[in-house]
Amino acid sequence: MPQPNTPLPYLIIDFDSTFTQVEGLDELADIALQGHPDREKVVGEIRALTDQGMSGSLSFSESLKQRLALLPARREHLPLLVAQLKGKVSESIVRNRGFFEQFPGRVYIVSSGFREFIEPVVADFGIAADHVLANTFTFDATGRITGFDPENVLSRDGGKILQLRELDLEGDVYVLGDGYTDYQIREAGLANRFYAFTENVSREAVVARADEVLPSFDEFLYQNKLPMTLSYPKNRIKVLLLENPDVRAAELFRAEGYQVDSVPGGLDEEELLERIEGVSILGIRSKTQVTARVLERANRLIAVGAFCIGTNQIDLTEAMKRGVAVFNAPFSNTRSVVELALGEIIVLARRIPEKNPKMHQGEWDKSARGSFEIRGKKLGIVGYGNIGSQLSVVAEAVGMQVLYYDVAEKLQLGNAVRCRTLQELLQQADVVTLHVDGRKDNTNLIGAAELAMMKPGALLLNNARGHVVDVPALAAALRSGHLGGAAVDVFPYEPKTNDEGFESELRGLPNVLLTPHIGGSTAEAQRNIAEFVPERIMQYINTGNTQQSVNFPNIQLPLQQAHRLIHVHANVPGVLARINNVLAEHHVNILGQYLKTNEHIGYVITDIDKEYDQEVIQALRAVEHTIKFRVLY
Ligand SMILES: NC(=O)C1=CN([C@@H]2O[C@H](COP(=O)(O)OP(=O)(O)OC[C@H]3O[C@@H](n4cnc5c(N)ncnc54)[C@H](O)[C@@H]3O)[C@@H](O)[C@H]2O)C=CC1
Ligand SMILES: O=C(O)CCC(=O)C(=O)O
Repeated sequence: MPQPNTPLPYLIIDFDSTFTQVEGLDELADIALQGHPDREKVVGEIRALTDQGMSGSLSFSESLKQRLALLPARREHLPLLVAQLKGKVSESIVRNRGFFEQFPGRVYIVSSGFREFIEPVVADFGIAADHVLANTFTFDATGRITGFDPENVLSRDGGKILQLRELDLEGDVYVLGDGYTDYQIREAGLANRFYAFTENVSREAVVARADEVLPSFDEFLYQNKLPMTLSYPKNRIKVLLLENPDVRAAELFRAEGYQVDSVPGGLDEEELLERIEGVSILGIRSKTQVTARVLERANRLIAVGAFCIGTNQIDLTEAMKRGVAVFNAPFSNTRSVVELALGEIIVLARRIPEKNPKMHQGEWDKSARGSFEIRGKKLGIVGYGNIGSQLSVVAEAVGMQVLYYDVAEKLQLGNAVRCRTLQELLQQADVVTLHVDGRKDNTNLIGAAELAMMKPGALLLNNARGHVVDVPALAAALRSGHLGGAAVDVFPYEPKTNDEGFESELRGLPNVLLTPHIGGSTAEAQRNIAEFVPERIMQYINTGNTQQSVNFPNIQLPLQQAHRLIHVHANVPGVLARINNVLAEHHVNILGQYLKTNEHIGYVITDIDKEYDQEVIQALRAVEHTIKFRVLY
């Protein structure tokens, strides 16, 4: 690891809820009360006392005394507790184990907890017993914990202050902790700075008094320019989520340590321009337009997540040229659209859109006129991609004959018959369903001429994109009675939020089923998407893996013991050679390297074998044609 530029201050680190994610005594209570009839009640009382002691509302010694009195703990519980705590060390501390191993002499664990469980946990990080200052238990002859050693200064009120006085450290002293007793060290003038550590718990009274708030230990290392495992603290990564993706997405990003902001509904270009600065990850669905202007303003954008299939709302090329990777969920809502389409075919074939409102108005219109079974009818699928081909299988299962047309060569499933032209399909199908992608060329793919080619009484479904159908032409074909009905889920203009009204020429037409772009809006699909997209983005940020990115060259380099650099550059000759020259000039050995290019950019992941210093980083950033350069770890 590179050495810090300035002498390292002494770090006084609290143990419970700081070094570890939990309070040691709470965990001990859990273990000791296994099988106890009042377990939950007693554990709850102990937790409440811990909290009161930590926030300063109960004196520390009183809180400790009362907690130990409630605790039927024994010596033999301690090994179990230690094993449990070793698995609950704070994630950012674990991540930066190397820092502790490198500077054990500058770190003291000062805790009102107990040496018996602290010492073995921190020893794994190279922190010696004489740098652990903590209470000690007292036991009776049978091994039951009876209390604490009253001679230990840490058992008293203001114990940490007394302990720091005894330590009498020379030089700068920084305190990191989550409790009031940690802040008191700074208040007593025994530390230069107090950092409220909030990775596990955030107490208002403590945060209010802190010099700095640390959502992670990475943040401390970053602020103080100290060696760290990550190149950038995750808590500095800002996520902006629009259009209400499932809550799971925010949960996953937060669990990763990112800051998450959500805006219900979509934002128009001007609104997005105002919000995009400083955002590292933008999450959208189908409505938000990510334009070249937005991307130009997006000064920290690393990735865009489309929480849907379609990505036509994003300027993919501009994003690529600016080194912004775009990910979507290419099959998380496929089945939901297929089920909707199948339902729509049946519903239209039975003229339900007409009958249902009549019933609600008290009109009984029992008639078979214009209604038919779908068995044996011809379903024409335009766009035989993920949705189209899955619908093909399901439609055959209910007895339909499937025809399909796709501009690309596609595997023919079951008994589906390929049409060579769109015209061939339109002329034969009883039901035409559109599942093409939203590329610009597909604008008005179905216009007046195509509608005229369809069989009289045929049905049309559009669950793809609004611009694919010429809506006035469709409305005319329905009004004239040439088409027997239509189901439309997507529109050239869609309201930004549920508060905006919906306008369309299709409103009020006979046997027309209109739905508010809900093809993928099922609990299952939304949950799948909210897991799929964040996972891809976090993988990209953490490992550089771009598999399934829709605009970046797809690369996956296996993880190895190395430092990883990623470099996005304009695809011109010689950039890789220049990167490697810089590494060679700095005597950095390459352990693995993978470059892939597309027509605009080159993306290269390089694993190197040794510590990098700022000079190498600056030199790599300065390589001509660099678009983005990141050190991952
Ligand atoms: N209504 C909704 O809520 C949802 C709508 N969608 C939309 O459904 C559409 C299809 O999605 P997927 O099947 O996942 O996409 P996909 O990319 O797997 O399939 C699209 C297929 O359309 C073909 N295609 C493109 N233009 C064509 C043309 N002019 N003529 C014939 N074939 C053409 C492509 O070659 C491809 O095989 C997309 O537009 C997507 O945005 C997707 C999910 C939900
Ligand atoms: O659910 C959404 O917002 C959009 C669904 C969609 O159209 C898609 O996945 O492409």
